[in-house]
Amino acid sequence: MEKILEVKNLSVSFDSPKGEVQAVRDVSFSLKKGEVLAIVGESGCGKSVLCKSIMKLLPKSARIKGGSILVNGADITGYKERDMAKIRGKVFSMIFQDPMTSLNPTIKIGEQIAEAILIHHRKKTKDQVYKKVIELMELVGIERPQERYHACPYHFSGGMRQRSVMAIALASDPDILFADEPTTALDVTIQAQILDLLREIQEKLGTATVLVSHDLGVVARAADRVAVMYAGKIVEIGTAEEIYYDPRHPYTWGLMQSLPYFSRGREQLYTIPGMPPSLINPPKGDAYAARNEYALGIDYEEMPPMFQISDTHYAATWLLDKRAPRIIPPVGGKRIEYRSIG
Ligand SMILES: Nc1ncnc2c1ncn2[C@@H]1O[C@H](COP(=O)(O)OP(=O)(O)OP(=O)(O)O)[C@@H](O)[C@H]1O
Repeated sequence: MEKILEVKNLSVSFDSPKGEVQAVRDVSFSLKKGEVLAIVGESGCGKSVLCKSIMKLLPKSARIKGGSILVNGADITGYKERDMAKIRGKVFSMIFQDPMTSLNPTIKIGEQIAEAILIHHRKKTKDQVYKKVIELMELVGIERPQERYHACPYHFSGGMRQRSVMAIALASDPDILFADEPTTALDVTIQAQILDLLREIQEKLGTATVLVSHDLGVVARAADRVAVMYAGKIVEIGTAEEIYYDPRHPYTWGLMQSLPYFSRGREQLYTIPGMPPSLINPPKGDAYAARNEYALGIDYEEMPPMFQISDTHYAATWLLDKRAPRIIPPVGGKRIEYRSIG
């Protein structure tokens, strides 16, 4: 499948009074046309900064320190705001956690969607715009669109607002949709509906989607592939099946164990002990070592490379080195036998 986005060795830092915050560290991944890639990890691991650096929506204190961003094969890494403004709407669109940040509560929803259409399709006639508004409202599952056109978001439920935001995000016919925690503010049933909708849209329109979440469980129903981020780095990436049935990084195991499903029958939900490290002077070696019950001596000394497990599955953990001891992972469908040092 054709690559629509390719991020190579991207590093992004912030200047702060306490020092350089290394928010994104040497991240590489690609996104294919029409696929849903989930980026998962605890709060502060760099998911939002990664997405914002691709769309060039970072504050002034941020700098791209290295690496490149290619969109449809064109290198946009050095693009200034003027160049970005030309492509941003056409290529990228986004949905955020709180729909009310993107909606005006007191303007008719139909008018807000129409406005978004007109920004990108200036030559459309009034009738064409109205027709597209209704199509978009139908696409995102807003029933009785002709009637709802005249309703204001403050009358809407949370799920309905998020559907409206999606209609606005899709108004520009973007190639890539970024959805940053789009369901966090919603209750569980509505969460599921919105994720199913994301999947449906991707299937109908072929829009490639980057779905950001702190919850590995939430993205399971929508993602084709999953990238797990920790302390500014992608530590594991693979197809959804590989990540859920054959996870290899101890951090992914920790995230899996934290899911309610794995704590069934126990009194308390599992939580990964400790906290992610500061991204000002992150630890040398594997940043997860201090929280990792399977850490090896080398984890404190040297950063693990990305080990390849299959054509699509990679993980950065010394446990995949051929000299690592044999352990049995706490989660995953497959029993993995690591060879011992011998
Ligand atoms: N404007 C900023 N100035 C300095 N540091 C920042 C700024 N924005 C983000 N950071 C830092 O960059 C790191 C990554 O933050 P980011 O928001 O990308 O994390 P995240 O994984 O998206 O978390 P969350 O789920 O809480 O949004 C954090 O350590 C954060 O404190």
